[in-house]
Amino acid sequence: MSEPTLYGGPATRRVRTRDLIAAKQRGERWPMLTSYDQYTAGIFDEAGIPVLLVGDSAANNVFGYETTVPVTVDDLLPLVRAVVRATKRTLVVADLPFGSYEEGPTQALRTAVRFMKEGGAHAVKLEGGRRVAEQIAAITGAGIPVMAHVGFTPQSEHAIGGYRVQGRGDAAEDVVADAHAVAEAGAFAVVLEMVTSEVAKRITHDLPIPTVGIGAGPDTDAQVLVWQDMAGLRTGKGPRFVKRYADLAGVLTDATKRFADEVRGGEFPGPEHAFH
Ligand SMILES: Nc1nc(=O)c2c([nH]1)NC[C@@H]1CN(c3ccc(C(=O)N[C@@H](CCC(=O)O)C(=O)O)cc3)CN21
Ligand SMILES: CC(C)C(=O)C(=O)O
Ligand SMILES: [Mg+2]
Repeated sequence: MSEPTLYGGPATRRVRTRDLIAAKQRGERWPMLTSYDQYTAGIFDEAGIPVLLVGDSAANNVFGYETTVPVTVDDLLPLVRAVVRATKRTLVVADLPFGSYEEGPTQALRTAVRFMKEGGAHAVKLEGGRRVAEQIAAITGAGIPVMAHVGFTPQSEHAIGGYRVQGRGDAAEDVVADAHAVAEAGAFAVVLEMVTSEVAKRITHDLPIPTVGIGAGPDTDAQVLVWQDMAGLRTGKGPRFVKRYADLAGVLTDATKRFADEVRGGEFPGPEHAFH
């Protein structure tokens, strides 16, 4: 039997981190999305998304905060549980929120263990390169797969000074060094956020582990988007790296207006919606 692809095949078992490494070796690209709830997780699982991220971007896209800074482990754990329960074959990655791993390897491992034990996650993700190599080593050393995240790291937005492309000019070597450091520390994949296409291509070529791009050009092994950006549920001007594949905000607005009109006009509920 030929090697199964990551998506399009029958839902026989969950995707594992080794499947993602194997996909890179055969040059197979894969899509990743965020998910924070049961219904979207089920749809993405059925549609063949091999990896879902319960992102700390829930801060912006579920809880309505301006940045990812305020969201907590206790906020995210129930979302992770919902996404795991709703999926059959997707590998579910839990994002470690700001403040839950920076103190050092002990704190990082304690938080990762909570997401595995209480959340049922299959892997965790954290932001940073060389500065969190010890944390990555401690977590992977305990048998928990880690996805790393370098380039623009939203949790450090205040230090970085806004949403800025990373790795231009001399800064390229910093991003490259971070990517190498997380791979050496044991990460099974690395998100490259808002780095130049040239730097992303070089890192993807250099590293044995898959790279997951967001605003990192066409040459990474995988691509991730926040699902509300991908499906057009979020309105307003988004980051330039977003492509909208639907107008969910428009669909939901129309449905809501029709419901409201029918209630006001006495058309809903009809006889078929009532009990006698
Ligand atoms: N809905 C959503 N999508 C995301 O991609 C996302 C979140 N939320 N929350 C957490 C972080 C924050 N991210 C962001 C947010 C904004 C820009 C942005 O506004 N970028 C502009 C300006 C760039 C500039 O000023 O140089 C762009 O044009 O890309 C980028 C990444 C990525 N993540
Ligand atoms: C966009 C991805 C990579 C992320 O970290 C998040 O959604 O929290
Ligand atoms: Mg995140």
